[in-house]
Amino acid sequence: MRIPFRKMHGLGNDFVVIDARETPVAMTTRRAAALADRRTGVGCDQLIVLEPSQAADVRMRIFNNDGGEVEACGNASRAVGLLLGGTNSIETLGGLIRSEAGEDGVTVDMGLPRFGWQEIPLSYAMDTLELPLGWEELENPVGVNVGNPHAVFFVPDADAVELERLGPIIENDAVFPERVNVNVASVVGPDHLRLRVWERGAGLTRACGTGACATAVAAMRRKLTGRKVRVDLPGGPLTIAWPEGGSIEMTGPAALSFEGSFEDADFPA
Ligand SMILES: N[C@H](CCC[C@H](N)C(=O)O)C(=O)O
Repeated sequence: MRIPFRKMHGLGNDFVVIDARETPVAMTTRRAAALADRRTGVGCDQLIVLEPSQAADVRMRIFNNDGGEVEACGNASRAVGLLLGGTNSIETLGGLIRSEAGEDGVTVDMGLPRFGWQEIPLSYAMDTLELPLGWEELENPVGVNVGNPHAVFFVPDADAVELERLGPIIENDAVFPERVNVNVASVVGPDHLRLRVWERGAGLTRACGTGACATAVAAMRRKLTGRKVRVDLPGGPLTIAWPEGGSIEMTGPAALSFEGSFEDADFPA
């Protein structure tokens, strides 16, 4: 039996989206990793499975390239928002989010950021506004959870950091019991950031929506920017707004690349 999918992306962060709302599709770490594998599978940064939800218009399950199921994916939330059209509530492991498809892209209410050390989470109590940690030139990040865990490092030049070498070291450090997404950012202007991300379970990606949210919130907490910022990622810009005490709002593009299908038996669950 063939299972249809849509290949989509948000600023080059790409997804295989399976709509399992009508017909259930079994998904396991093994099957997700095989489908996400660019050498032998369809290939993507994250695999997205849409399922019926009791709490929202749709349930969005997110599997990283390594097959691990995670709580949030900002770029995929916009892709699903585009797919569904209009305004939708989306249930994720990281909480309930809301998408609104508009003329100039898709806006997603990503919910409230969390800053408690156990909410990041971290292995022991620390000041999450300036973690007393360092890996070579990457020091004292901000810890923030935007559904998923992020460490945000502010550096003079994000492009000069050897993120492909330092990223996996930090991602897998025991201080992050659920591993972590590693963000390296520079302040370009009063409301303008440059960001590169080593993603937990996916590595270097062209863009990371939750990374842009985490980095914008971290910059605002450190009073480096105003409450609405442009975040330039390698794949393009996102706009992030975070009103005092409110939820994070992310706006940016999403696109359908092509439609395809895979043979169920070729990817055992
Ligand atoms: N690697 C992330 C999930 C995908 C995040 C990224 N693709 C985004 O757009 O937010 C994690 O393990 O939490």
